[in-house]
Amino acid sequence: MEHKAVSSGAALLSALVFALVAFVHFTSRRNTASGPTPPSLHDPIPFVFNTVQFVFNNEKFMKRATKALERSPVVRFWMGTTPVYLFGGPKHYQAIFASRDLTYNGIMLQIGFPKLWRMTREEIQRFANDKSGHKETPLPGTEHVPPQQRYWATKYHVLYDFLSRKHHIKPIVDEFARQFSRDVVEKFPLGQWTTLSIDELTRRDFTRCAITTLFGPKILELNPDFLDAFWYFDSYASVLVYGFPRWMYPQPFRASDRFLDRIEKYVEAGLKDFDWNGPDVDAQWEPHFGTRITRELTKWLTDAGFQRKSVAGALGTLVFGQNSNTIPVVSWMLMELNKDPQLLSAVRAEVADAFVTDPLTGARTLDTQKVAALPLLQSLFTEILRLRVSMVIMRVADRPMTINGVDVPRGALVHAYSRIAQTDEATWGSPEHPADQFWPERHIKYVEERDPETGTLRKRREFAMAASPACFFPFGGGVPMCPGRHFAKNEIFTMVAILVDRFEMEFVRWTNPDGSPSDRPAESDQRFSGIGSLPPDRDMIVRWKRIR
Ligand code: HEM
Repeated sequence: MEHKAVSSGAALLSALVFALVAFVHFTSRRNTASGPTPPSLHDPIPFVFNTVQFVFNNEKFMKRATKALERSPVVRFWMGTTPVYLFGGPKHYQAIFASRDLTYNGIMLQIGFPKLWRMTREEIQRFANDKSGHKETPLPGTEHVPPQQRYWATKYHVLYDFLSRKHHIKPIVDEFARQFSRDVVEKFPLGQWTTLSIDELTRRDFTRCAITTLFGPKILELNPDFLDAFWYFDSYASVLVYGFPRWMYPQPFRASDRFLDRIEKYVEAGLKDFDWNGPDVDAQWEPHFGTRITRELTKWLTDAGFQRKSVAGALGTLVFGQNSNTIPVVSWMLMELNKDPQLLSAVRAEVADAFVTDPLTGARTLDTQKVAALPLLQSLFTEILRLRVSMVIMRVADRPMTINGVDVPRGALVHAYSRIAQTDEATWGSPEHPADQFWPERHIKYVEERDPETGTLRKRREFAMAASPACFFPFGGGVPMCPGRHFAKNEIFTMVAILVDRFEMEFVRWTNPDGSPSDRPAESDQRFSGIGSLPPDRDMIVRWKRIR
């Protein structure tokens, strides 16, 4: 496993610079708020300590934030020179996701575009100048903006239509199921036991299959070390996103350069070889770009004159969104199944109904829509997302505003933390199953019904989230909610269903990152706290036998 490298010298230097900048900024800033100011999160070195801890030791920061939110539903702290209002509780989460004055666009302008999409100032300014909104119809007063300058609307259309709409997603998921089945058949000889670690399988084979499905095979053919470059980048993602400028701390940017250089190569080849007037122009999948989302994103940004690096940055963010989050979730699901043979056989029995056997050829295929509705699998998935996803949801206040009586000045950041909401004891806990423990049936309700054939009473499982959905936001919420969430669920369910259906599995042992035996099971790797799914910090060795 890669490690997040943190240079203490860079952190210290950054801290001093921040202190100076924050002091100057703070003393010249007027707070426009008129109501009572929420309590501050203790900051032993004003403007510096919280910022540095948030970036470099987010787990500890989260623990302090959790304690502070137990005393007050909102607390304030500084991220460098910007005030942050951190909210807790369902009422506040709902207000944040529903607010029109709290924007995700501001986060893209400050962080997403410069750090991930790697846009130039001029390119970011184009988005900043566009006030016409994200909808198809421009906001009142902006009807004059030419369609090609409606950057937010185009971004929204490309990402959300091609990643979220059922008719675009279904063929991608079916393609993924086809490739995944083929890959496991090729890798594992029928009837033979093979010993392999979950980490090796998920971060190599499954990631390769996921990337080939979304981006087509060329990206890996042109770059044999693409997976290494991606996981190396992933290990630096949080410090890149929340961290410091390149001159202060260059390693995350170098990791990003290495990753994006490879995507640029793929973009160049695709633009050269794909026939933009040919029969594949509307295809849901073709071998140059893979899916439509990748092709449309490339075409939009290229036609609009964005530099190649920004095109690569947009695609790289998609690779990151796809794998950095789904791969740890699959790993956790496989680990839980291998830890608990009873759970494994219950899931196996449930999944069997989602396979269809062709009476003529005997071919067994997965009904990807049916599998997505299975109650136990949904409960298992929800429980993993609840416990293993740690997202900092961030919005910018576009104007001075009030959230449930709390004044928030213009330009302030508003934060909500998925992990705090999703592990709250009062919300999720039950006497036998505290909120911080994994319980695969937490989101199951048993319904009694009469068997139509035998007339006997039987219990049927139904999926029912254990608490208010307002306290569950692994995919964020409101307009910018993750566009890949349906794809993620389908992709993960497909992998798990095919594996439990085709394989016998046996737990062998836990291992440390260096391969030596571990004396404890995996826990969440908190180095990824605040940035997405938390991967397991230990690996599991499993014996696999393909039975069909
Ligand atoms: C378990 C899996 C996943 C989790 C937990 C997750 C979570 C999130 C979250 C929390 C956000 C920000 C939403 C907000 O601020 O309200 C986000 C954005 C995003 N996600 Fe996901 N995601 C997952 C899978 C995926 C997949 C599979 C893809 C693509 C195939 C994807 C693509 C994206 C993109 C492109 C954005 C940024 C959207 C924008 O710029 O407007 N995600 N995701």
